[in-house]
Amino acid sequence: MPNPAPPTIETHDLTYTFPDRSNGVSHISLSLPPRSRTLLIGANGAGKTTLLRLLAGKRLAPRGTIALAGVDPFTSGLEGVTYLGLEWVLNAIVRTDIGVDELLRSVGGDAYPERRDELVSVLDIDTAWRMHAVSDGERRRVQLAMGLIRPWTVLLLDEITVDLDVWSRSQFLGFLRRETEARECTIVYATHILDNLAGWPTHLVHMHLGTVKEWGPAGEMLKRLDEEEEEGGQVLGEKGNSRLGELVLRWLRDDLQDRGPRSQHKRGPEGWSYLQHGIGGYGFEPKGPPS
Ligand SMILES: Nc1ncnc2c1ncn2[C@@H]1O[C@H](COP(=O)(O)OP(=O)(O)OP(=O)(O)O)[C@@H](O)[C@H]1O
Repeated sequence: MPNPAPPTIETHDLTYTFPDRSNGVSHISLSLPPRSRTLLIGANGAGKTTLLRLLAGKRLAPRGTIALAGVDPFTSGLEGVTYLGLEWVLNAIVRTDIGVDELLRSVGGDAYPERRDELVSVLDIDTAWRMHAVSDGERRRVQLAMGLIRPWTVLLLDEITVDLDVWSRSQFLGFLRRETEARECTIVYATHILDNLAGWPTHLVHMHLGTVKEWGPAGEMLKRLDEEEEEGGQVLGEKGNSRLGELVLRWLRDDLQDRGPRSQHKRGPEGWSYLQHGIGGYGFEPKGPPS
């Protein structure tokens, strides 16, 4: 039997503290295999963007805590890593009077004509558009095509599909799935929008207060939800939620109960601390961060 391929994304006890000494992420150890599609799940402020930016090399992680395709990206470079997040979305060029063809060419479209044409088709882009005269969702589609033309080994997506209509987003997710099936590449995607994601993720990572509370193959986590519900746990959402939607609702409800109201705590270099007054009045039992 050949050895299994090494994980594409590995973190070892990754901890990051912001320059103002507040806690970014704490003790994160993950191992995501090649061709996996991971969803980062967590409430606002859970640390998803911080983790993605660390993986993307936008923030400097302690040496030896991150390995992408087996190498430390900070000593060996970040070739093949594409990060699409807020600063990329806000790039001013896509609001100027420039044509789509020209933009796609500027990011290597001519070097990858097949990928360019597939993305134009999947994202339903009119290459005659002028970028100052398109809608937000149309602009976002062009940006996605620009970001994805060059083949990547690791794709880090910080929710950038909010402006897409439901059909375009489902086509886009299908494209990403086909990528991981056709070649050795790996995706980590932070999102709050679970539409059309049932069956998409191979792995789930549940973040809370800068830590990873649980992670693993999506199938196993959803199976556990089924078992818990069979044992009498209630269904939280409206009927018709996907199992993934139910699982995420449950996680976020528990996280809120763990954390307590925002106004009652603050996060410092040692993690979260709770102020002394008033928490009980909200009916929460603050437990502090998970160990
Ligand atoms: N530059 C910074 N300096 C200090 N604290 C920061 C900084 N950037 C983010 N934070 C804090 O770190 C925590 C995690 O933020 P992060 O953006 O990673 O959360 P998130 O899970 O991506 O949230 P959302 O779902 O709202 O995008 C938040 O409490 C935030 O206030």
